[in-house]
Amino acid sequence: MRTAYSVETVRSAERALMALLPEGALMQRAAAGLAAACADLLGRVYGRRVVLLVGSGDNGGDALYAGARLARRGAGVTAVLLAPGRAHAEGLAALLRAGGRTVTPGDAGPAIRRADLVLDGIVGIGGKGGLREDAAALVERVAATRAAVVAVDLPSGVEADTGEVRGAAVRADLTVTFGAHKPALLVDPAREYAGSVRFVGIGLEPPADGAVLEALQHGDVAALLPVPGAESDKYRRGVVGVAAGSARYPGAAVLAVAGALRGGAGAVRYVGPAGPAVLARFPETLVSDRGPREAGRVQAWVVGPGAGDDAAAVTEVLAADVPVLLDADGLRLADRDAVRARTAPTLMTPHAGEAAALLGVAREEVEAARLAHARELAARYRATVLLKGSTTLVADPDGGPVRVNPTGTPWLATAGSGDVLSGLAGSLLAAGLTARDAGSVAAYLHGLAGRFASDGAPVGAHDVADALPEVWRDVRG
Ligand SMILES: NC(=O)C1=CN([C@@H]2O[C@H](COP(=O)(O)OP(=O)(O)OC[C@H]3O[C@@H](n4cnc5c(N)ncnc54)[C@H](OP(=O)(O)O)[C@@H]3O)[C@@H](O)[C@H]2O)[C@@H](O)CC1
Ligand SMILES: Nc1ncnc2c1ncn2[C@@H]1O[C@H](COP(=O)(O)OP(=O)(O)O)[C@@H](O)[C@H]1O
Ligand SMILES: [K+]
Repeated sequence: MRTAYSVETVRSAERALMALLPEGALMQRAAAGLAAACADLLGRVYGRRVVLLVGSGDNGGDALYAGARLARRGAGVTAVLLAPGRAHAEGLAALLRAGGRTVTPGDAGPAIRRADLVLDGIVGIGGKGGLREDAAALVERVAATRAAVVAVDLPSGVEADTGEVRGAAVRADLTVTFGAHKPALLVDPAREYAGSVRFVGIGLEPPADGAVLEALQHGDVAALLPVPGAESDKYRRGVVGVAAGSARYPGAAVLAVAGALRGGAGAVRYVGPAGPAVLARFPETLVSDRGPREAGRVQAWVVGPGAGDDAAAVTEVLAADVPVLLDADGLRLADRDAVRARTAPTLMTPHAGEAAALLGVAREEVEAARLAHARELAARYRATVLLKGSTTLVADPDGGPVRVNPTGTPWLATAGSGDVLSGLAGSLLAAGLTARDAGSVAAYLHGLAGRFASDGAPVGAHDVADALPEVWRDVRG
């Protein structure tokens, strides 16, 4: 499991460690890792032109010490000092001893234009609010160069704890982060600004239960997958009910069933008007022409994909004492008090537009602050919320670490792929996973299926479903 920590938690772990080490030791560890990452990126250090953007805090100190290391290996290093009188004094002295030079932001243009590598040490976890004007102007200049950009700890201008980006921010090719991941490195929009992320361990030990974010990895998912044992039969593996599709959108039913058949439940029961279309594609489906209440027992329901205005189906499903996944039209049709009153788990799977409608805010606001809105929606509905998008999040209503999915690909942004996800997650619910595990395991498998199916080319949602068995085999190793 990869975990990310708040600035507050990182700071207190830093204080605890610093008390045990000689002054400056942590910064040296950070700078050594940073310089090594820069050297790897450059390939050859000797003769390269490196520009350091240096703010007045320790983030600038890291950049200065790393710059000194690169200068000692023959790079031409220029430090742009945003606050010349307040730059990290020992770091600056080290750079100058190594042969580096300094310029003011006003004189930095030529050096930035010619640079092979720019190191962003403007601010790290100490950044407050949007970047100040002088820093923002420098960031704009860097955006116009072809130099590789390495962010120190975090891209300057992103909000470390939330992943929000409210103004100018550095767009890095690589972010070298120290001691602990911060939420901004895992949640969009900030994650995109970070580029690839390299972790440098400096001995920090944040408390195991103090994470604000978790990202599952292969081993975690493998351990959660419902694999049948010798004693299993189809009912013990779980039956998932799918109430989806309409005369207008029969395909949504087919795709939700396609996902459900690959999620580990022993059987899929379909209710709704698209029975013939579902059976034509998946003859193994148990199709009922009654409503959910009379369709027979299931261990979890999926309701909503392509369902149009079938409010009765949503009401009946919400009254069932089994886990329920609400998607698409089901989200719109669900009565909030009915969801809040449920005792069995509820998993809601909105995209940003649907979450915005439920919260009464603009879609852009949800996209700009994904973490806050996923948590807010979970609290308002007392339900687990899976907020879809480039970095899918799964938030539980009682707080705790939010799961962030690391496997997504923009190729998944194709009509119907959300229907596959809902069937898949519903099937995992029926197999007995908690809402948070079912949502995050489904997002993980679905993201990988998008990658496997696409391999760099456009895919349809059915291709994503078809790739799921291969993804299971890959994850189970
Ligand atoms: N955690 C660890 O274990 C380790 C942490 N390490 C490193 O320390 C970093 C944290 O250093 P930090 O605490 O000195 O804060 P930092 O990020 O440099 O920012 C503060 C400076 O930025 C300025 N400033 C603030 N807001 C601004 C804005 N909007 N726009 C412009 N400027 C703004 C603010 O200015 P002031 O308000 O004082 O005028 C102040 O000077 C951390 O990210 C990592 O790189 C490693 O060395 C070793 C181990
Ligand atoms: N930019 C993106 N990067 C990664 N995944 C994405 C991106 N955009 C959408 N997705 C994923 O694609 C799926 C789309 O689902 P949804 O919006 O419900 O579409 P539909 O209703 O057509 O099925 C979701 O799993 C979502 O997380
Ligand atoms: K930075």
